[in-house]
Amino acid sequence: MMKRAVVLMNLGSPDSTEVKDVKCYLDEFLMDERVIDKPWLMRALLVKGIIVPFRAPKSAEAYKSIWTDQGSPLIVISEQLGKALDKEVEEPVTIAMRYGNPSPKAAYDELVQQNPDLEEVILVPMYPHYAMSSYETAVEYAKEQYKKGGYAFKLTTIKPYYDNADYLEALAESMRPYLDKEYDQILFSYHGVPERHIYKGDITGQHCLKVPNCCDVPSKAHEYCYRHQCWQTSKMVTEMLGIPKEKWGFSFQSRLGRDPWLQPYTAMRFEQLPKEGVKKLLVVCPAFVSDCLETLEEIAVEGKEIFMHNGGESFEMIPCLNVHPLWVSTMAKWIKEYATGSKEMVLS
Ligand SMILES: C=CC1=C(C)c2cc3[nH]c(cc4nc(cc5[nH]c(cc1n2)c(C)c5CCC(=O)O)C(CCC(=O)O)=C4C)c(C)c3C=C
Ligand SMILES: [Fe+2]
Ligand SMILES: [Fe+2]
Repeated sequence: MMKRAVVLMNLGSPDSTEVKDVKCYLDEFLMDERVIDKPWLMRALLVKGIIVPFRAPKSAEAYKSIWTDQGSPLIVISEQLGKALDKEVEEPVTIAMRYGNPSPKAAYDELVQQNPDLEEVILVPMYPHYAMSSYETAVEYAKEQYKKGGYAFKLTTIKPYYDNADYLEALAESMRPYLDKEYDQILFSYHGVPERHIYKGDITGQHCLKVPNCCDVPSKAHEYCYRHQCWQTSKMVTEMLGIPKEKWGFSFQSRLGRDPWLQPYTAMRFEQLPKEGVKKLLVVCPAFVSDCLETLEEIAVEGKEIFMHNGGESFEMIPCLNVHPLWVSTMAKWIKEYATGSKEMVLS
């Protein structure tokens, strides 16, 4: 049998909540040309001269409010997921981050040290949807470090799984207990991206955000369209759960800067919903599979405050898949299927 290992690939967190570590993390994150896609000089002036100095102290405070004794929730949950999966599959499992630590190189070196005859690493991105600033940057960075390291093993990547039946069933199962309680609406809030990223990713050059109802009109562009993929996840999971159209909404969070991002903006919906009669709100954030700053602080704390302040009566955030047993067994199933010859989940 082939000697394989698994790397769970996430975006990463600062090393600590100290402003200097947050600055270093934000600098690495925002100097990534797949995140801020401006010419280098303009990006450097914007990031190093304006965004990082102003944002770092605020972000550090936000991180302090969610930090655990073991560290950042995103890293801690990724580690827990790695350990849980490790128990379910024969292959050793470890984690790697796009920004900060542990790097893909550290993950590869650890795996090769454990098994110098390693033949293949299966990279599992912790992002179900294809976005230049999440899935693509994480995968391309892992590939770059793989090539630089001259490793003897083969690197294989799991493709975006936003419409995969097993993933959707795990997401639906994680949501079910929350749907038993009374609620007026469930809002699907996805991490936003600039509209420019959607135009750039449109391989047809004439579909995304150009054709009316673009995300529902079949197109080759959808293979790389983040908005279409988020829309599909919401549509498919609400169908599975029997949630009628009028009981769910769709929005995008975490906008940074003044450029137009995908709309509607989540923060704006939190202000408007109570005025539209939605007083009891559930929120789910499927762009992330592990809870992080953007869910635990931006949605569960800041978002709740906005909603309640504007007349809301109850607000509950459904946790991300994290270490849900069905999510762990779903990932284990994908690994086992691949190891026994199925190519369905694999990209390259
Ligand atoms: C132009 C800015 C950004 C784009 C585009 C962007 C896309 C994007 N991000 C995620 C997932 C995460 N982002 C996280 C934090 C975060 N994101 C940005 C900016 C952009 N993200 C910043 C500046 C930060 C840092 C925190 C802050 O100051 O707000 C995180 C959380 C990490 C953590 O440590 O908990 C995640 C996860 C996706 C999925 C995405 C595009 C689809
Ligand atoms: Fe982000
Ligand atoms: Fe679209």
